[in-house]
Amino acid sequence: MSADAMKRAAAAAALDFVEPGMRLGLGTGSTAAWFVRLLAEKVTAGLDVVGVPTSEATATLAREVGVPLTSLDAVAGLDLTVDGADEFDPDFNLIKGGGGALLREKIVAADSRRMVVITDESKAVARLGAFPLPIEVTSFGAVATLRAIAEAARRTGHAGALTFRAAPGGGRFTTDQGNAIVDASFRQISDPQALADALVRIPGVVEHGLFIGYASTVIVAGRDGIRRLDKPAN
Ligand SMILES: O=C(CO)[C@H](O)[C@H](O)COP(=O)(O)O
Repeated sequence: MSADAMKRAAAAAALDFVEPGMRLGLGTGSTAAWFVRLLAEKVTAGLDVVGVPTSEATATLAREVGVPLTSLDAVAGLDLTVDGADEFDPDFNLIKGGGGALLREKIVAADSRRMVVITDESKAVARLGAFPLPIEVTSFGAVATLRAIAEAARRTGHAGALTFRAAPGGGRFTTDQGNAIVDASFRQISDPQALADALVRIPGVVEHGLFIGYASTVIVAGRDGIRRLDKPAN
């Protein structure tokens, strides 16, 4: 199975969680895009659902393929969010934000009763950090914020190169909210919770890509088929 076929297979498996009348969070990225396309086929066949997109890119795709959209403010919470991830660990912690949509993704996931993550086997890690951690920062004072991130990382036992993400056309990448992204190459995140707690205390940090306690199910597509991992109830 090609990498793209695995993404499609994971997205197709997530359709099993969708029920008529649901309000859905629609993730961002190439795997989540497959979910939006496959969901559109169900909508065309009569499924009644409404989606809240986590990025302008996902909103554009959903409109193109015919998935009805609403906003988070127009509904009283979401039933289910289906989104991709850059990494997941055995405790269902995630790194997200490779596509730069981490802020809206986290807001939407936080307002959902359930988050199903669609991935392939390349995203499974014993410990988070091989994928650079995206940290969304305000443009104002971005360099000072980067220094504060380095200090917070040091205090919590993490170190590595911190770089502003570049836009494809040059200059700094900006998110849908007009913020910058710092990509933090920590390689090994030994204490995700301590790092997350330290990052949110920095004034210029808008949000970080550590998703701790959000995912309840991870669907993993591999060359041998689909595996579904369910987080044990507390
Ligand atoms: O967090 C994300 C976007 O901000 C994506 O879910 C993550 O980057 C995975 O993307 P893909 O499915 O293309 O590998």
